Amino acid sequence: MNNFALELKNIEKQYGGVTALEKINLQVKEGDFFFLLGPSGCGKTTLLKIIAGLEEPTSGKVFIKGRDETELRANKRNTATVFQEWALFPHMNVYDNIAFGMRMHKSSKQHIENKVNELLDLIHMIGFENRMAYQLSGGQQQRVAIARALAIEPDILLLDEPLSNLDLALRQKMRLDLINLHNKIKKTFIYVTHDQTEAMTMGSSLVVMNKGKIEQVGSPREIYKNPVNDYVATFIGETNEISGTITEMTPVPVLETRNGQKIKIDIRDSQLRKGDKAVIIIRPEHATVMSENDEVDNRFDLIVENIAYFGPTLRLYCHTKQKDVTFFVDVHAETELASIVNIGSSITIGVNREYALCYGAK
Ligand SMILES: Nc1ncnc2c1ncn2[C@@H]1O[C@H](COP(=O)(O)OP(=O)(O)OP(=O)(O)O)[C@@H](O)[C@H]1O
Repeated sequence: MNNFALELKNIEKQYGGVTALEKINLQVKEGDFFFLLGPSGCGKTTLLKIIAGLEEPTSGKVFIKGRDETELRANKRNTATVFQEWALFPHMNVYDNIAFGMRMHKSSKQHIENKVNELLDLIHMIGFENRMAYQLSGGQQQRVAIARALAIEPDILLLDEPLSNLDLALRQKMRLDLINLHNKIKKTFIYVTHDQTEAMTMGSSLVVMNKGKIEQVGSPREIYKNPVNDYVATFIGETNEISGTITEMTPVPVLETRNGQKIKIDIRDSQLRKGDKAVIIIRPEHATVMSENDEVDNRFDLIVENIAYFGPTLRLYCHTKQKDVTFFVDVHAETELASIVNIGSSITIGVNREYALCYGAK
């Protein structure tokens, strides 16, 4: 026996001619707040449904708490799912909505009462038990949907974009509420989203998916700092991208742009060889505006094309004279530079080699 709440082995899913999932291998630890992240159509919901037993995989195995449950239908699995459209029973009150699953499981009246009260407390909705579902706000409905799912004490709580119907302010509040809820009950949560911020700020682990495949699994920090490829790097967080050809491998690898600028790079793709086309990924926070005498591995002489005001920072959108490199960089709004920079200004940006992550071109 292992201590994985969930293990997926070689999951594949075909819909007619469409391959929705390919060779999915994944392990989720007990108590993890685990995110499936990727763009629309990458297969997240299909994977969640396979975990829930709402879809059958074409091949592969689903283990829940070490048991092979591939053949079990959803109602026989000890998982619960909260969908985007929370689907409360509109003409039932909050109490009956939360009690529904327990009544189906023929739990005792006393157990149901205790559990509903415990859950109402957990979602901060004591006093709302007689309110009809249709009389609740979006955020309240969402919390009741989560309480209803937790009432049957699932081994895993599955959440499919549960906050996407809420406005931004409420979504941000609910993110914190969900983190607190998870910290309190320490159950395994698996959460589907296409929103990087949600996955990065809430998850203890996440998997980045692309076209039915897993690109990378890790903690938000690992994935942000060490993306395995440029797809992950650009999907997670903001990046500047510079294309060119690798012209040196030793002693220090160098990429040359179309107009001959040589950039010292950190090669992140072991397949890369001299002469290959490649792309460098630089996060804006790793680029600094330089004075003449500052030491740095790479300097870019740029012209400011646009300036966006973000309160504490200004974002400068720049390009080289030949426009073979475009770049954006953030500067603190209260600096001298910020007070004098204008559209058309010349600036020099420095980037050290360790932050010029180089991958093969697509
Ligand atoms: N029942 C189905 N029949 C045929 N194709 C399907 C079916 N369900 C999903 N697909 C296809 O499988 C792929 C993955 O879909 P899925 O809904 O899992 O993606 P997703 O990442 O959850 O996207 P979104 O964020 O838009 O919900 C898509 O190409 C989709 O069109």
